[in-house]
Amino acid sequence: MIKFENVQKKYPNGFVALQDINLEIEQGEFVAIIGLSGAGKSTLIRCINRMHDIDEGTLTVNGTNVNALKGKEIRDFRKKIGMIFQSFNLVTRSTVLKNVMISSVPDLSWWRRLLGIFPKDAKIVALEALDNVGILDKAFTRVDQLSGGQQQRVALARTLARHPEIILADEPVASLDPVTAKIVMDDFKRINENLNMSVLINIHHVDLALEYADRVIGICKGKIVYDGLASKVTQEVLDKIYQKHEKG
Ligand SMILES: Nc1ncnc2c1ncn2[C@@H]1O[C@H](COP(=O)(O)OP(=O)(O)OP(=O)(O)O)[C@@H](O)[C@H]1O
Repeated sequence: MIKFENVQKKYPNGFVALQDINLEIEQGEFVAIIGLSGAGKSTLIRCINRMHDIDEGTLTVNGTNVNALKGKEIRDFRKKIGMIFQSFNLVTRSTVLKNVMISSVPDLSWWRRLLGIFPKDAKIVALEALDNVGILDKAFTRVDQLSGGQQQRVALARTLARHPEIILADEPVASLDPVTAKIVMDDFKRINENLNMSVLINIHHVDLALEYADRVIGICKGKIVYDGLASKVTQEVLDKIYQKHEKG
């Protein structure tokens, strides 16, 4: 369970990006986080894997107090949380398989990494992950020969190969066309349902959020203004979430 209790996040310049956040997200939930640009969506998910520190309140993930972690504890903790970005973050001149394997054996020595010598079980795990996102046939293709949608699926496979409990995705389909975006969202949904991984997605496409997520969290100016079933999101709720910032 991911639990926020009265969490506040203030950036070093004094800007308060999150205020009084209270949330409980159970293992296996599929949650979409929506809100205007600058509302605090990225900040919220980046606090969960300690890319950002919080200033007030408590944030726990499966009982671990995230802000109390130090050094190696943070690195070990992050192994349980996959992070997907809009920009894929792949090594484009390497093959798909190598990109996925590098992630599944993060402690591999530098010379094995350089020579591309990976343990056999890492290869099996990587191939399984590629199969899970439907691009097993691309395993030996160089990443720069793939479309954006295929690259995002490689990024998802790379995350899956680490067997995380939680997947955080920051605008994962923002740069994809509508058809490809749905294919990638289907992958997230399948992984969520079949592997019981929690999925938290920041997303600008409200239609996709409502179609795929079970639960929607609406953020406006750093505060949660809606937290409930996707099926209960009305136009009134959307107006509240997407109210213009200057309205105060
Ligand atoms: N390092 C920083 N220092 C100061 N303010 C920041 C910093 N990073 C983000 N902010 C501010 O915090 C607020 C929330 O930013 P955040 O990136 O979480 O928004 P978002 O909802 O994810 O937006 P977008 O949809 O555009 O990605 C914004 O007003 C932003 O300008």
